[in-house]
Amino acid sequence: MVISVKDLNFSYRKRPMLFEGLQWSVPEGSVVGLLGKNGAGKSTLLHLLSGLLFPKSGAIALGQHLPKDRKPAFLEDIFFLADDVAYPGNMSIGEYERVMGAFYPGFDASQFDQILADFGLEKKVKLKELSLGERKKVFLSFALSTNCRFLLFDEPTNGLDIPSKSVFRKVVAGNIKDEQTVIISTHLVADVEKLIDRVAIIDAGKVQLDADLLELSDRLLFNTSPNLPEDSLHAEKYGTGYQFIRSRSGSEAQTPVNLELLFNAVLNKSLSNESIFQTQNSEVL
Ligand SMILES: Nc1ncnc2c1ncn2[C@@H]1O[C@H](COP(=O)(O)OP(=O)(O)OP(=O)(O)O)[C@@H](O)[C@H]1O
Repeated sequence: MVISVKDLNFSYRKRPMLFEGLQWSVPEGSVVGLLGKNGAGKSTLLHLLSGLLFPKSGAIALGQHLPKDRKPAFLEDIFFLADDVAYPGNMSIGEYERVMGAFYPGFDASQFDQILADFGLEKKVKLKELSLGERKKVFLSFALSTNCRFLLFDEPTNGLDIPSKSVFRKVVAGNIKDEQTVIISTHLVADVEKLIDRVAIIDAGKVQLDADLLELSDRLLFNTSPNLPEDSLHAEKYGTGYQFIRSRSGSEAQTPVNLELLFNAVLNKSLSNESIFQTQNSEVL
């Protein structure tokens, strides 16, 4: 596992515990959607992974790096795209590229040009003269062009309009290399649905579900029905009928994971890693 978080405890000063005994591991080369309701701690977890916050106790490792040390070799290997990036407003996009690109050995200037062009942005414009969404596109283009081994994106589609969200999906999918590990936090599941290969859901201080989407499609069936299915693990009213999740038997055709339904099921405590993977085991036995 290229990212491992063990027994993580964290709270902000004079605030109740946010994470208690949080465990998480991420395989190398994954693109993970980190989901959680407002205030669940998605941003905080990304800050901890980047070494911008320190655990009260527990251990975090990204490859051979310990984020809390913030060693130069780690800083070259990670790009954290925060929700609110501090930026030098008087710099043009091109100047920002020259100054900041120097910190990243893998920075690819022609890749940056290409992604900016995909987003329809011109390099001579000053950062302060851009709209919020346009600036987001610049930093996202820059992040992808660093080719860092670890990319952490906090709510990257915040501020993007609908056409830009589809460019975002294409640009991210087209610029991630196999050896890069990407974590994208969001509460807008539709924005990342076709992009991610794993999902992690945090709630109540822990990672409540952490799974590969192919494994989930293998074990669970997502569907709709006019009536409430008796064997559903989770169901919600949907139009005049229901959408539901139930265990999938090996002979049934697989269905795509409905992330929103899965998210609600996990927050409702209808599903967890244990329940999904144990159900399968007991059926096999
Ligand atoms: N600097 C801070 N000092 C004290 N409490 C904080 C600080 N930053 C965040 N919190 C609290 O920690 C909790 C988790 O916040 P965080 O921003 O990590 O959640 P989130 O899952 O990213 O939420 P959102 O989806 O709204 O962005 C919240 O209750 C928040 O109020």
